Amino acid sequence: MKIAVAGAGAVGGYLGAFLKKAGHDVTFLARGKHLEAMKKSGLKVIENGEPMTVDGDFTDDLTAFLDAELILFCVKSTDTKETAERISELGNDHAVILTLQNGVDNEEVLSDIFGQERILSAAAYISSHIQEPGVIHVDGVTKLVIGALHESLVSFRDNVAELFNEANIETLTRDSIMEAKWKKLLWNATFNPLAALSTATVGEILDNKELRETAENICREVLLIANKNGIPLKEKMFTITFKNAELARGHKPSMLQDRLNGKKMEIESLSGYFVKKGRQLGVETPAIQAIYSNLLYIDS
Ligand SMILES: NC(=O)C1=CN([C@@H]2O[C@H](COP(=O)(O)OP(=O)(O)OC[C@H]3O[C@@H](n4cnc5c(N)ncnc54)[C@H](OP(=O)(O)O)[C@@H]3O)[C@@H](O)[C@H]2O)C=CC1
Ligand SMILES: CC(C)(CO)C(=O)C(=O)O
Repeated sequence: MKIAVAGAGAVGGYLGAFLKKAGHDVTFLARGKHLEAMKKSGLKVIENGEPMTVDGDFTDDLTAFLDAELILFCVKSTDTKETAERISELGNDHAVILTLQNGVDNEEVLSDIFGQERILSAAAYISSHIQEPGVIHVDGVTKLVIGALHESLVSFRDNVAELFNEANIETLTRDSIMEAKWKKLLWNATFNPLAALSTATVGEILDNKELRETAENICREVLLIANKNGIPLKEKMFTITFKNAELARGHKPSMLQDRLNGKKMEIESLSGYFVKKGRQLGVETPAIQAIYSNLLYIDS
């Protein structure tokens, strides 16, 4: 399949490399030093200590996306609208867009720009980061859960899942993809903003009485909002979220990594979204609101 990766960073570069290795025609969109390094020496992925390097079309020119059949949409949510609008202006009306981003708001933006019937979405259980320009470091076990926003895309969804499985990326499909995305978001909304603000790792949050209490309060607020918003997340998701956190004690959530690297943080998708939803739905969000306002201040 002809695949283009919009944002060949930690997630897009990693997945694109495996698809390229499996024999697909992959174009990688990147910029700056990361792009320069890939153009010079290829894209290196080190997964659990195992290195591999792939060649490919590395570019900052979006016209390379003109004949893509599948676009892996992997920019940070702060870049979603601008990147999507630029892709849309190309006039490639047949490509399907698969968002692998955290949060549940990117789907709304992408649907507005491309139409729901062209959007697949995935909950991406991946722990990766750009170790240095041209090099992506991946830890642990990767899993994707993919779904279609529109039923006309279900058979394409299945093809895409097969394509990832054949490329050794474990991939499941779900009919209720937004429920799967909310389940992952529950974890991200609980730990990413709090870690970014406090600079604590997941384990440090769990071990600190006050931070843990704040994380629990955030998790409860997100659960309430999900249910009021028609996403039936059961009470046991609270326990599961903290159990999963125990398995990721050493992890610095991506939002903390962004702060430490001086990059834009996904504050709106992982925090502000709930403040706004809470207001719409009549759910109080004091814990989220406090973290959100602090992050906005830091960001400014
Ligand atoms: N990293 C992880 O472990 C996980 C991340 N996610 C989610 O996946 C999404 C992507 O995250 P991640 O891969 O970590 O982010 P990265 O910053 O590593 O990757 C995004 C890449 O896209 C590039 N980019 C953005 N816009 C453009 C453009 N217009 N032209 C060229 N290049 C562009 C960025 O360049 P630049 O750096 O210059 O902006 C960057 O290299 C986020 O929503 C994140 O929350 C989900 C699961 C796990
Ligand atoms: C926890 C993790 C790595 C899960 O994929 C993540 O989504 C993040 O750090 O933002």
